[in-house]
Amino acid sequence: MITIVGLLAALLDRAHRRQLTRVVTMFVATGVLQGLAFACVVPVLEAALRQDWQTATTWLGVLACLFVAHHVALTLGNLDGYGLACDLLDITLARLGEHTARLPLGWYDQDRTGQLSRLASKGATDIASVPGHLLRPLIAAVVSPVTVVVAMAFLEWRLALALLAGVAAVLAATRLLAAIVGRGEGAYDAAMAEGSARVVEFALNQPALRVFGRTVHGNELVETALKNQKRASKRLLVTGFGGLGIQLLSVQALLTVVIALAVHLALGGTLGAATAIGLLVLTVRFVESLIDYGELSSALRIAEGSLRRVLDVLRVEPLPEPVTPAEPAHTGIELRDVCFSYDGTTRVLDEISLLAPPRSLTAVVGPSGSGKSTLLRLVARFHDATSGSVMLGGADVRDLGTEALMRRVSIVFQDVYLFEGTLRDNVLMSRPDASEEALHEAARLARVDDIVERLPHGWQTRIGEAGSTLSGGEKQRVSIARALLKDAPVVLLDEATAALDAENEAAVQEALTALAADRTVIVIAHRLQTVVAADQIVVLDGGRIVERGSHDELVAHGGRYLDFWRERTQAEGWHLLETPKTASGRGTRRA
Ligand SMILES: Nc1ncnc2c1ncn2[C@@H]1O[C@H](COP(=O)(O)OP(=O)(O)OP(=O)(O)O)[C@@H](O)[C@H]1O
Repeated sequence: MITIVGLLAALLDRAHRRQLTRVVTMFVATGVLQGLAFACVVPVLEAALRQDWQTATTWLGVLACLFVAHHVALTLGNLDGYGLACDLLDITLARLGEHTARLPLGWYDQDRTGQLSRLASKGATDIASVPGHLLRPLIAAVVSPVTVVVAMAFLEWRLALALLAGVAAVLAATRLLAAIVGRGEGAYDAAMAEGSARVVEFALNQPALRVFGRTVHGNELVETALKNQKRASKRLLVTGFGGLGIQLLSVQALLTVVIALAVHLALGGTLGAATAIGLLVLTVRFVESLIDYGELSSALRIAEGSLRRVLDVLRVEPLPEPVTPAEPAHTGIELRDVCFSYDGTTRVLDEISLLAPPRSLTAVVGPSGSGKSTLLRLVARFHDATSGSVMLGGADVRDLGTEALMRRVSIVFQDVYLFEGTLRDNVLMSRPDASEEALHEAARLARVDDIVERLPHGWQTRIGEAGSTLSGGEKQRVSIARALLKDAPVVLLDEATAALDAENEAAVQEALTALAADRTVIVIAHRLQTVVAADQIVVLDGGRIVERGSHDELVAHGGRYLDFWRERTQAEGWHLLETPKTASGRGTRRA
């Protein structure tokens, strides 16, 4: 419990930390007052049985004062606790939002995005439940019995000692069980995450799976994941109930021992009947607190897990931003001796030096895994280079600052993200204040106007989740329209590898040509039209530049590029009549 208060404090600002301290103080006071009130039962009973009404009334007065004080502390603690819970929900979301907005884009892989969405929904609620619902009963469950034991030590030290020994045994059992159940919870979480991932994957890949006759019954991955999920959930139920049962049993055993001891002392004459009854009331209260603690500890573990995960995200270092951002002198890109590693050991890019002059087209080709996407990501500062420098207009991208860099760079990647909304909103996303003329011009150049005509409600058509009502080529055209509308001088482009129908292919090519005009373009090229139109081609292999030059030079050289060229020529059914120099790509298809 001390751990969770410490973790909460790490999430809060100074004012809310003070509020947390107040809440904890009030709840501790509540627990002490409650324990003292229970302890008062003993002298009240003793006096009543002696028929000493004056002493009994005095103790009843003390009891009444304790109840009032307890009620006041409880009300103040609850009010502050609920207030803190509401703020905590906002604070968690705001801190996650502010921090993740400053994290390198490379941090956002699929797992992290999923984790973030879970933290922002269920995780934030779990955390808010700590001051809202958990702290009060948990603190009471610890502080009240401690007070009872201390009070009992003054009244009957042997019973106090028995309770103390018993509580140590029960707490040890609770810790052990928490560790076992915690492992089960971890396995259950992992199985649930795996199960959801496999089902989503299964749903998204339906077309391919059906073509190969894979229904849900023939899909081992989904079946195994669901079976594992069921098994983990059963195991958790069994260990959870088993654990709770053992805990209740140990608490009942403690109660029995204390009752037996109290009866033994009473029969032996060392303990008066009234004191014995009073002490048994205290023991029952004590035991109830232990049971409460056991029942709440699972919710506490869940909240603690969420809190730790939020703090882990907040500990990820954002990319450093310059105090005074530099101004790029032009729109050329240069990489100087750039090395990069994702894991700190394996070099994915190795001593890359590359110059892409302003308004030039640089095509990057190379086998899968050679580092093409990583190179583009470094230019867009998804990550910082491990060594060497990436420059835009003569200024290191680290000195430009992320915002200034993003203003100057448009990115068109293969996995186009279209959000739930109208087609118009999706294109305007890159420049929400764009004029109607600018929007229509971008749409015309990217051939999005054809899509607008085809769709039932034109611009206002809602394109489904992840753009599911658009084809692959259409999605890329929307992405190109966004880039055109943004009108940034640098374009980073990952051409779609997926085969497009002839009409879409021509439309995408036209759109790309419009986008490349007058801009500095670095493109991961998959199409022959693009490579022949490039001012320079860079061939990557194993993170190194193994060849560079124009199309003619590289074909004449007869190395890796020639292999790439032959392979693509066969795939696209091309033969080369001329080697033109513009981005329009004038290789000719064989009739
Ligand atoms: N986020 C990441 N974390 C760790 N390793 C990564 C990450 N992204 C890529 N890699 C690794 O870096 C290497 C280069 O990957 P990259 O995606 O840049 O290659 P690529 O040439 O673009 O490949 P492809 O053509 O298949 O997209 C690969 O070995 C890949 O496994």
